[in-house]
Amino acid sequence: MIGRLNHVAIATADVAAASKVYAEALGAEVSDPVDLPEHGVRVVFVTLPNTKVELLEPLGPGSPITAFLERNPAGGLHHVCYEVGDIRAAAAQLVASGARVLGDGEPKIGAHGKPVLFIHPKDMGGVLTEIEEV
Ligand SMILES: CC[C@H](C(=O)O)C(=O)SCCNC(=O)CCNC(=O)[C@H](O)C(C)(C)COP(=O)(O)OP(=O)(O)OC[C@H]1O[C@@H](n2cnc3c(N)ncnc32)[C@H](O)[C@@H]1OP(=O)(O)O
Ligand SMILES: [Co+2]
Repeated sequence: MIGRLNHVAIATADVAAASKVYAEALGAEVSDPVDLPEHGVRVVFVTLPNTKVELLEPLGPGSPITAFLERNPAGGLHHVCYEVGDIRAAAAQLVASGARVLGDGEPKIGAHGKPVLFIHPKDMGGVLTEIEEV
């Protein structure tokens, strides 16, 4: 069921500042910031040879990452995203194993234009986990 690691997400108070390290110190390919109001984040994508880093900054009052940054003012690892072939089947299998799917359980279109869902960190060894249908 589980496929490639699609991305590792890092929450930060300032994606523009955070992305400079990847672009300048590490010579990575870095996108311009992209606002995703439907997800309450501003995102910068760092493209690596085998996966992506997703830099996330809160966007708007109800951002789902605001509380995380209050707990972690310097920023930090926020979530991982795995690719799956059938997101509804994957979610059903996770729920059957006792994991909680966040939100209303309906896949939403994520930053890469594909359906995504999030699984509660407490049910994934303390790691907020996103699945993306590819
Ligand atoms: C979809 C667009 C883009 C993409 O890739 O396509 C994105 O990835 S957008 C990413 C931003 N969106 C989300 O993260 C949506 C899912 N997240 C949520 O619904 C919340 O962040 C939630 C419910 C995971 C956490 O909410 P909150 O921070 O308000 O804290 P809670 O008090 O509800 O947390 C309960 C419990 O979980 C711990 N926690 C919270 N966030 C994380 C985390 N990122 N990793 C690990 N653990 C986390 C928190 O500390 C609490 O633990 P406790 O021991 O009870 O204190
Ligand atoms: Co993500």
